[in-house]
Amino acid sequence: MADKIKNAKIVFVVGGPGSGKGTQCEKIVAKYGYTHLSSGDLLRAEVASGSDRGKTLQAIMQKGELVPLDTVLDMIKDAMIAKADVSKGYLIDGYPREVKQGEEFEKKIGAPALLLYIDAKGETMVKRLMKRGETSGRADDNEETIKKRLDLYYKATEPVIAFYEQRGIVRKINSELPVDEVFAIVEKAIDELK
Ligand SMILES: Nc1ncnc2c1ncn2[C@H]1C[C@H](O)[C@@H](COP(=O)(O)OP(=O)(O)O)O1
Ligand SMILES: [Mg+2]
Repeated sequence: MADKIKNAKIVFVVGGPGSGKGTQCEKIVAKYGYTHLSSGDLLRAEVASGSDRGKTLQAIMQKGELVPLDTVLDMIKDAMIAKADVSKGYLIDGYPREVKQGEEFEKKIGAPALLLYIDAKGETMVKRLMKRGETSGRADDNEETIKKRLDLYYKATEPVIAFYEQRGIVRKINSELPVDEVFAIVEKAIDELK
């Protein structure tokens, strides 16, 4: 039942590919005990399971495109419910990727209290992803797919930030800085929530 998570603290973590979302989420989990749900990780786990759904997803992700909304949202919701009894809050990482995804999330789950906008320059993101690609084994960490993911980010995801800015819940985080300095800014935003 979704009732269990209705009053949970929800934080959307939005930023381009390679901006440092996962890196910051890991640090938030360690300090605040939040549950980190990366939509990409959930999808990659489904691919790794070898299911039919996973095979369809893999083909889409390899092209750098967005997977169907209902699939991602159902996976996030199931994962949230599974952690409802132990979670101090939820970090929703890499979702919403487009405004429609945010609207559906709010209809089916609840409203975010905060949106962390992890902001880095395009060239920084490309550099970090190329480096990550040396060891990540991710099918989408290659030059051609990176370019498509960045284009899609600017087109579909930046409007998400504008959408939530109207509500005053966006905190822009300069992710060009070293990891610990970025986290110092993140901490301030999370502490404001209490
Ligand atoms: N502030 C920072 N300074 C330098 N490198 C960073 C950084 N934040 C993250 N990185 C590195 C770690 C990864 O190898 C790569 C991408 O980070 P990530 O957390 O996996 O990004 P995302 O989850 O947004 O795709 O960049
Ligand atoms: Mg990530």
